[in-house]
Amino acid sequence: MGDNGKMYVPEDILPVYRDNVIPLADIITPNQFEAELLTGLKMTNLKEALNITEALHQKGVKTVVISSSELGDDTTMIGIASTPNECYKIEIPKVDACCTGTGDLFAALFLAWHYKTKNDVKLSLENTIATLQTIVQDTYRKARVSVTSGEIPPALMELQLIQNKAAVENPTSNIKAIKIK
Ligand SMILES: Nc1ncnc2c1ncn2[C@@H]1O[C@H](COP(=O)(O)OP(=O)(O)O)[C@@H](O)[C@H]1O
Ligand SMILES: Cc1ncc(COP(=O)(O)O)c(C=O)c1O
Repeated sequence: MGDNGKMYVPEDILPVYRDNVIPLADIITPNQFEAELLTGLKMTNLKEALNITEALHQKGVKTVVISSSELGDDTTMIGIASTPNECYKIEIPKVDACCTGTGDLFAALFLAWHYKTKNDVKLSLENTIATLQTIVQDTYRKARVSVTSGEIPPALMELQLIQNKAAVENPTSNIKAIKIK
């Protein structure tokens, strides 16, 4: 729907997502901006993040995953995966560039792992972030070869998906999700 305070879709679609589509969904993967729009609530700390995931569960969604939030620091973002019974957070190291398509990739990876692990949200979150880290870091490293300093143009941040097929199939990472509920 949007990111960084800006909607990609027309604003009058928001009530349709919020009131008609969300109650039909089993899994949703909004980023912070989208989760705030869908609930009308703000997320400035972990407690508020839990209020937001709870509000989305109340609408009937079994698995709510916040793909990224600004609850980390300058070097990390926080992801959250929640069911009515348990909730995990994960710290995601940031690269200093804007990525497009990462939200779509996150949703695809999480859905695949959720199915494959029979609804293990902790492992699904860890595997999803492991693959994304490999792809985002590889994309950034290759872009930095041609733009050695300053901002990287979005065209150079086209995700290196095919090149990292192995990281999609076999994600490896030491980043663990931490239980917060
Ligand atoms: N700048 C970044 N540095 C590192 N990882 C990133 C960055 N941007 C996105 N990602 C990865 O992509 C995932 C989804 O990103 P997010 O920003 O939530 O999606 P969207 O594009 O929908 O806003 C994050 O969980 C993270 O793993
Ligand atoms: C209009 C538009 N812009 C950008 C994106 C990329 O979004 P993201 O980076 O969240 O995957 C999408 C994704 O569907 C989109 O529809």
